[in-house]
Amino acid sequence: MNVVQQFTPAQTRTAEPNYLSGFGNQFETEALPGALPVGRNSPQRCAYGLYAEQLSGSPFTAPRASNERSWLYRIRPTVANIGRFRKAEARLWRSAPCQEVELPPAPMRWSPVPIPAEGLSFVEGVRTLTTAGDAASQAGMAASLYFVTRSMQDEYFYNADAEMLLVPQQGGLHLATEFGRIDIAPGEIAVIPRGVKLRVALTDGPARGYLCENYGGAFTLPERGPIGANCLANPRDFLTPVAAYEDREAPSRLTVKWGGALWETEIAHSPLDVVAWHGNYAPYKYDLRRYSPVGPILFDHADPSIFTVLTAPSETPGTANIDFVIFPDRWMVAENTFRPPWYHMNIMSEFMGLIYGVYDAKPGGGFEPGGVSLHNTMLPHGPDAAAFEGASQAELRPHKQEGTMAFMFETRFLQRVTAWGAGLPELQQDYGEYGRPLRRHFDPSRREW
Ligand SMILES: O=C(O)Cc1cc(O)ccc1O
Ligand SMILES: [Fe+2]
Repeated sequence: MNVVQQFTPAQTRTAEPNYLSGFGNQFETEALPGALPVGRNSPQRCAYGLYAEQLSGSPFTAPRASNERSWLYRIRPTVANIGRFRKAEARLWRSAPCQEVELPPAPMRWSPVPIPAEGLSFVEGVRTLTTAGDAASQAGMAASLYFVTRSMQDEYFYNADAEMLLVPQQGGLHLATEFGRIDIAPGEIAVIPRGVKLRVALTDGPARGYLCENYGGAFTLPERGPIGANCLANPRDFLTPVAAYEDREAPSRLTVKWGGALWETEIAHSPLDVVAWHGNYAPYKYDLRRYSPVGPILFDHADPSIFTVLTAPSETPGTANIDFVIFPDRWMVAENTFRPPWYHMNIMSEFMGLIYGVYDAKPGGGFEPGGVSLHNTMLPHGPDAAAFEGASQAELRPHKQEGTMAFMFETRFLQRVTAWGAGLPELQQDYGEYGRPLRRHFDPSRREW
């Protein structure tokens, strides 16, 4: 149960009754007493007639720090759910590699795409904007918008291609997963590991949000280096659900995203039948307003990596497959400093969304809650003319950025825009020229201006 109010600082207890607190812990939880075997994983007969099943999110031999697996004690093993799969309609959900259109290099931006009126479950309502890397090679990502107008009923889904990071922007979601139940609302995120089955239901009307599919190694917390043991995203604020199971025999459908395509099969019961589980491979949620930002307290504008909530590393140290970065409420206090983001070209590509409020690099309008900007590999970007003129002349009193939450999916890979994204009426045709109004200020005879 989520008792945190929308858009207000989160001041309730960390541990809520239906969640376990901590990041990457070895958790154990059971919905029936004694359902978890003690001191072993695979007893000859599991309690209550349950089946034991291991879900491995990393190779068996991964080093301890990145080794992820859980043991699930369930009414039926997953293999009992697998009949013959038929190809399902992927609609507008795309996977890398996907080169449907060729676009000239330019910054791109989309106004918010309205929630369609038609009935869309989560699986039907994912619409991909960008793909990067290669899902089958387990490198790269896809960034999509999701639109949900109906709850899944006797319908279940798992994503074999990716770990899923859900960023709600409008409306809450109830995620009934094999590991337990998670409620999220705008301001919160959820991470569903690769292979975890779930059913997505609405909680308060139609929902819209952002979906980042991580084809690579799992999201983890960034190192904090000299910052020390506290601040940024604190591990205790990550919440994993306690075990909760459905014992439901009813004609149902299981859809699987596998190899870049959707496949479906009929099953006769709910696969959310896990009565107890233990391990460190499990879904979790996090309230972004719990993030404790650290930044420049005297001068200059630090790199946005100081706002990294989660990072999905690649094999190259410091070169993330994906960094999930936020721009939350914070004080701007730097003296003699151009405070907004600096002008920038980046080897990493930057997909940005806005959950609520105004983003300080773009006060001139056009980047609205629910919208998207894409500053792709080595493409120039930075504050618009309004931001530059304002920030270069502003009196530098301490100033609080308030009521704002922008975020970035930043990846080492170039992001390819889908045909859907390229054809949207919400694509702002003139955004590529937003830098043109930046005036010349250079005057060799005047050092100060
Ligand atoms: O708006 C952006 O492009 C994101 C961003 C923010 C920031 O503070 C510094 C660099 C950067 O790329
Ligand atoms: Fe940038």
